[in-house]
Amino acid sequence: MSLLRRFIVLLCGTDPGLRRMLQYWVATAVLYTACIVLLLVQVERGITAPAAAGRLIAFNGCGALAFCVLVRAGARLGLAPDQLAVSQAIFSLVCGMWLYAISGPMRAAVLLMTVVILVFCMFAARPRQTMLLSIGALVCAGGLMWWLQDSDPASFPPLTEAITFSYLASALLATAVLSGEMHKLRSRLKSQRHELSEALDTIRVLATVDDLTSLVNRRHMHEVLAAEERRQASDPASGRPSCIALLDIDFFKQVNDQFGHAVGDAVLRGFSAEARAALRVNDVLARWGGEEFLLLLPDTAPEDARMVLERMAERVSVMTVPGLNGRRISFSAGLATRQLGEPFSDAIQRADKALYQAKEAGRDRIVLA
Ligand SMILES: Nc1nc2c(ncn2[C@@H]2O[C@H](COP(=O)(O)OP(=O)(O)OP(=O)(O)O)[C@@H](O)[C@H]2O)c(=O)[nH]1
Repeated sequence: MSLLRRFIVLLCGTDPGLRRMLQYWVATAVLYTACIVLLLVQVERGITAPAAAGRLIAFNGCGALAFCVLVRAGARLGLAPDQLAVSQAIFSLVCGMWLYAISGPMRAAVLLMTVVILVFCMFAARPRQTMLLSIGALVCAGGLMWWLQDSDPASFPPLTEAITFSYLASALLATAVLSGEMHKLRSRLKSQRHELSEALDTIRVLATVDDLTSLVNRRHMHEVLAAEERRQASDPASGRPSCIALLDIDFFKQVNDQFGHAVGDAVLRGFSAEARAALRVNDVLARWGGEEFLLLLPDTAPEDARMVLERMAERVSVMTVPGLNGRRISFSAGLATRQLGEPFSDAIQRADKALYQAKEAGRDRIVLA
């Protein structure tokens, strides 16, 4: 990891939620900085008293730093993101009101910031919280304007304050309603994303797993074999020959004809479960078609592969399938070794021939190609 990346991880962590909160904090800090610059212009032009501006800048700076620490350590302190967003919004609203009181003739423009603060809440707080914040901001602004026009009517004419308040009320209520709509839109998007990812999981399973037996299907087995070829080609020195076996259940047509298709399906399921239970971790068994199965045994010598198949045959021969009236199930197998660098399709062809020989020789046996 590069030094810069390590520094960013130290600063912002790795959790995407935390990073998003910190991005909001940076956006807020940029807004605070813009307001401070404008306030300094007001001081320079004699609109705002330097002492009053200094106190607000100090309060704002300390608060912004404190929130940066709180956002970074929020998870450890057990603070929920929406709690942090609401606290930050309250702090910003207090700063906004304060700025209003000391901005003289520029004060109406300052109220734009109140709307911006509530727009921020759309992304981090719940609609109910945004609505309560809007109402709280209105009550505080109303109280402040009342107090200002009452204590200094020359600087804060009552009519001007009343009309300014009305504009603010309309803007804040509209913002709160929009916030609710935005929240609904976001919730809908979130649930659609969830549904999409579930659908994608289902498609992935359907594309790789056989419906009846839950084994790897033929399509996916081709991918497994190609991946195995690539793996061995990339490291030929450490590679050992693999084995491929084609398995076919004996007299399966009779099972269907005598006991019905449903029992035949149950035999296929039972066979698959028993066969899989006899495999090792890296072996892959696929349903190759009908009652035929393909087994890949990576890095395996033929004698070890034969042992796996014999273990499988033992398990299958003693399995019980409801409706089969105790009939014993067996399979024939053709086993082939895949030499390093050889395409699997060639080994499968040899295994197929060996399977044919096994059937010809009386079934219920393993023939090595
Ligand atoms: N129940 C059921 N039967 C299937 C399925 N797929 C294929 N079959 C049946 O499997 C039978 C395969 O029969 P055959 O190819 O003649 O083979 P067999 O009777 O096993 O004879 P041998 O292979 O020579 O021992 C056919 O009757 C197919 O209809 C399936 O998904 N479910």
